[in-house]
Amino acid sequence: MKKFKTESKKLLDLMINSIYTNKEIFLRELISNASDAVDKLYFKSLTDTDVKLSKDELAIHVSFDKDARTVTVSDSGIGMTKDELEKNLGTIAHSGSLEFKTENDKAQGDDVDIIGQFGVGFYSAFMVAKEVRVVSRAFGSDEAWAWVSDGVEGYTIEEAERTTNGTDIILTLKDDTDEEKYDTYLSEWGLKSLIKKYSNYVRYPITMDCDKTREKPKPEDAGDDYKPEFEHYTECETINSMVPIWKRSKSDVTDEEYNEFYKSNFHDFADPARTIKVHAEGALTYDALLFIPSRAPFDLYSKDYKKGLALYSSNVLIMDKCEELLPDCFNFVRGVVDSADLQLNISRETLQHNSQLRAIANKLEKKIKSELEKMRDNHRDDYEKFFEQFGRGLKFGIYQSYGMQKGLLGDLLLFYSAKQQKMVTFEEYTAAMPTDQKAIYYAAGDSTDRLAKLPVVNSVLDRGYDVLLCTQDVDEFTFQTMQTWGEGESAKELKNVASGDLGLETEDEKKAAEDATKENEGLFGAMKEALGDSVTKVAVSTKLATAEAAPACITAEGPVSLEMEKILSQMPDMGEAPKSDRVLEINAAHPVFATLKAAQEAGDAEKVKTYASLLYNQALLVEGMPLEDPVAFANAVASLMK
Ligand SMILES: Nc1ncnc2c1ncn2[C@@H]1O[C@H](COP(=O)(O)OP(=O)(O)OP(=O)(O)O)[C@@H](O)[C@H]1O
Repeated sequence: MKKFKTESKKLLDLMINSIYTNKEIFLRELISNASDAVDKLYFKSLTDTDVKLSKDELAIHVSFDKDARTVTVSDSGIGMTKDELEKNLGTIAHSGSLEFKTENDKAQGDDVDIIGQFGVGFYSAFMVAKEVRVVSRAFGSDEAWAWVSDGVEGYTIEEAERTTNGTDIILTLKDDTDEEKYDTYLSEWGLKSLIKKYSNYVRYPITMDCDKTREKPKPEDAGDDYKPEFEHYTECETINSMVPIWKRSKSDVTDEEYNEFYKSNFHDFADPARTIKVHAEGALTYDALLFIPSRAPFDLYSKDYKKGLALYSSNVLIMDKCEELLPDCFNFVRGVVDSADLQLNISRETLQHNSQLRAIANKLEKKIKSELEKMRDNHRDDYEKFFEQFGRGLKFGIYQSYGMQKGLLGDLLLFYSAKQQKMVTFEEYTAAMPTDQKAIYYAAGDSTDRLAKLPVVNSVLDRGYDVLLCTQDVDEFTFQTMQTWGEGESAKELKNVASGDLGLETEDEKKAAEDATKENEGLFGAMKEALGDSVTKVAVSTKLATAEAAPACITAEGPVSLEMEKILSQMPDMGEAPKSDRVLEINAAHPVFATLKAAQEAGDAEKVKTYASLLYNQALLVEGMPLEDPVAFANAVASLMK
């Protein structure tokens, strides 16, 4: 027996136990080797006229024997001589494929796509096998050799039988343990699903003898009571689909094919809303096929959701979900990226250079954005449907990036316009603004119906200015992060109509309100005292200034708005949620104000106290805010009715 060199032994141990995190990839590695071997023979046929070969002869066959506990991967490729078996499999980290690639680099062209490069993949077989037997016959040779090893001490090479050129890799699987069941590799289903998962787009057919059932022919003398009989038979089936759909030119693929690919690969039952195909050449050549789903997966907004695109290199799956390829804000996009140029690390589970991924990710981000813009501008109904499903994530993207994504995402947002009664973009809102309007106004709350009735909203609408009615919890946070919309001089501040100073009133109006507040200092002081810490002050409103408007409203001064306070207080891990600084604004033109004044003048402190509380609670109700003491409020109303 030839022994592995000591370094090799250590390396082998490392290989089997540390490099790969996932045992099942052994099949991917063996199939990739088989594909390389077939590729090399095909290449020979292109360059050597003596080699007569038809493409149909090039195939990879996978089989298993449950009783003998073996899995076999056979190929009709170039095979290995005795020397090559020794050199390629006896030396860990010697890659015959890399040598081949280097030697034939220029001549290879598009027809050959060698996968191997590190010279270690083969040994992953020892993660699942207690013995590996490689029977190989080199092309053009009339002898076959077998290399056999248990993956611990060393290997033997002996003469063997094989009628044609090619290689059989025969794995005798390890015995099952409590943690590890190798039995899954001894089933048609188990092997088929691994082939489909990792090697579906290997360019040569991967065949398996599959178990089938069929109805036996009906005997001619069968009577009326004949019951159909069935029999088992095996049929050699091609398991992989070979040509990756993303490598086919867009004009050759129908929408149905794209949709089917999407649904079967990304487990959705609905067609995607959009399909994006990218082919890039240059410093990094790659293909990408992306899908914008038509509905959000149920777990999109949960912690368990994992974003990412499938990453292929030379048609072999490297990673199911490569996170780096997608920004968080476009986490809903599904799809694949394939590039032969990626520098993989040895386990093929990650890449050596993230800059390559970043370059692709940047390009894809732009592509996704421009596709969404196209949809927004040309197919508004589709876009609104899309936005209903995924808009929340876009808004969250701005908030989460501390506003850095404002440029990327801001113009993709839609909000309900109170004036136009439909969803509008910031662009559309500002385009429809009267020339004297200085800010973009919004109101945040539970429903657009409710918001549309708010006194503060109506006071802004009455001035001829539109108000965006925002009903998602993330809206207000997004607005606060954005602060403004637009560039340079034309940038407009985003203002919550329920915040203190909207800057809408004229200097005269402001002054009149201030004077009225001062004049009624005594009354407002008493009201403030009655309300305690619930409000920071009571003052005359500039927003509510007609007898028809509401008698009072609550606004918030400072960074925390009423709606934010409500949302924050509902968050589970929030602890003591920050509070807004509430101001009770009184409509000085409303008859209730006259009543209050009269009570104050008459020295009826009890009435002032009750009315202050009634006005405050009433304003809370209108805002959709919870009452601090609903029972006391109900009692106060009831006592007025007595
Ligand atoms: N089925 C096969 N037919 C012919 N040669 C093979 C076959 N399997 C392996 N070899 C040879 O053995 C070498 C070592 O294989 P191994 O899988 O360890 O590395 P690799 O494929 O070159 O690189 P990687 O680690 O990137 O997969 C290959 O480079 C190839 O020359």
